[in-house]
Amino acid sequence: MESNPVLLPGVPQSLSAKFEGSFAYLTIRDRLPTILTKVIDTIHRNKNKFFEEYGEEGVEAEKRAISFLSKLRNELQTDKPVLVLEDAQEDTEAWNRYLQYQRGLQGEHCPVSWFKSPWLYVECYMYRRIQEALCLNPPMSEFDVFCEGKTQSFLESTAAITALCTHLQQIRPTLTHTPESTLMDHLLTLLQVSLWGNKCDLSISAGRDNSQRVSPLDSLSALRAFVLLDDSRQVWAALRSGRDRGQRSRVQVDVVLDNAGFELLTDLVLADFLLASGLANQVRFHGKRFPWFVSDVTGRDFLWTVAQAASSNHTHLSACGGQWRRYLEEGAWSYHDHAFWTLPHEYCDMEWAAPDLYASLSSAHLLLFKGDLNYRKLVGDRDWPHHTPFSVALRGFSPASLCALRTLKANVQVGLAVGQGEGLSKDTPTWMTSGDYAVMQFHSPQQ
Ligand SMILES: O=P(O)(O)OC[C@H]1O[C@](O)(CO)[C@@H](O)[C@@H]1O
Ligand SMILES: [Mn+2]
Repeated sequence: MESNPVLLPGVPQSLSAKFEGSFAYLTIRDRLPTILTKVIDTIHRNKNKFFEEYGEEGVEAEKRAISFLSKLRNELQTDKPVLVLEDAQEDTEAWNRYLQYQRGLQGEHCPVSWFKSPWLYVECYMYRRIQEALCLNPPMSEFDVFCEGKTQSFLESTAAITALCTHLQQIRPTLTHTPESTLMDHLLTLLQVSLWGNKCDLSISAGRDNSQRVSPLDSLSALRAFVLLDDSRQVWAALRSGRDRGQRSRVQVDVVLDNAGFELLTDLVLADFLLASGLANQVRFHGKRFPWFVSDVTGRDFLWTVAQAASSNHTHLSACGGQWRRYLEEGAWSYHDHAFWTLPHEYCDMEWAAPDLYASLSSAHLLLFKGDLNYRKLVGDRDWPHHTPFSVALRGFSPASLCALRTLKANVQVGLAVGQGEGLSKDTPTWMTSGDYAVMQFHSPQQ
């Protein structure tokens, strides 16, 4: 007999591969094994590098990691129970406690297995197990299995990146004396660029090339119709009220980053604009502590991207890169990577699971959450009716005013008008998973 997970009243169940044919099911059946196969292949292709750096010990580590990951892929494909982590990292205990919690939810008759558990949990768990494979084989623990793809995604987007930096350099000198309405237009433009930058993740394409080749600025008007919710003027209002008070206090914007490559560039340009225009005087970026969801930004990606821009031959790109370096040196920009971002929690858990992070986010004037996974965590990756208010789906997560900038790549979406989601499902059945639609969804603690 299968027991049902415990549900809080009014909270819908988690998306899961147990719903055969669902996007979660297809992701776990098809996309995740493909990602694991690519990871195995990448490690194998780097065999010589491990040998050169660590001799026989490196080769042995490579073999053990490959065997670990092949076993992991088999566990996934045969729907085996999820195993406890056996490495000794700072988050190992938290992951194992979370597994206990899932066991409690599933009940003793239903194992916590790949196809029967919440999709959000098992998908995060796969990336943590990849990390375990490396941590258990020390010469490899710093190896980023997704580095090549992230680097390639940046390099293949060069034309789009230079177009964007040229735009910023052109408007930069005007920003201190430009009329309010023009400043707002610039902000709305760069928010849209950052939004659509999220189309370029490498998880949805299971690692296949997904870079931006044309100038993002030229496509914005054609993309307008695909923005289902546009709260960007509320972002403007929040920043303006901050700036008015900022004459006496600090206006801090936190960007919870998603993907490296083109998307990160769009975020850096937006953050640069916020400082150059005086709309903010501090930006804090939040990234991941270890490689995550194929293309997510780690500290190394962040610094590499800034350095890459600074050393470019292109005048405007190198000017931007130089400016970003100065922001980092002066502390106007900073990078943070709390362990919570690579745990499987819904963000409504943050206040008790990572009270220090919650308190730190509360000091921000505005939080920007980039991407699909952040959205899934914000609303708990649950089967909400589409007209559920965003504030309800956040379930108490409200450290500061926040805006989610997300292209839709998972079948969860809240905050739509009654009937809107159903209408879209009728006309365009893949609207929630194709990455063609997007939202800029705002919430303030006062709401
Ligand atoms: O980089 P993002 O925008 O968080 O997207 C991650 C992707 O990975 C997925 O988890 C699918 O594997 C989807 O949620 C999403 O398509
Ligand atoms: Mn991502």
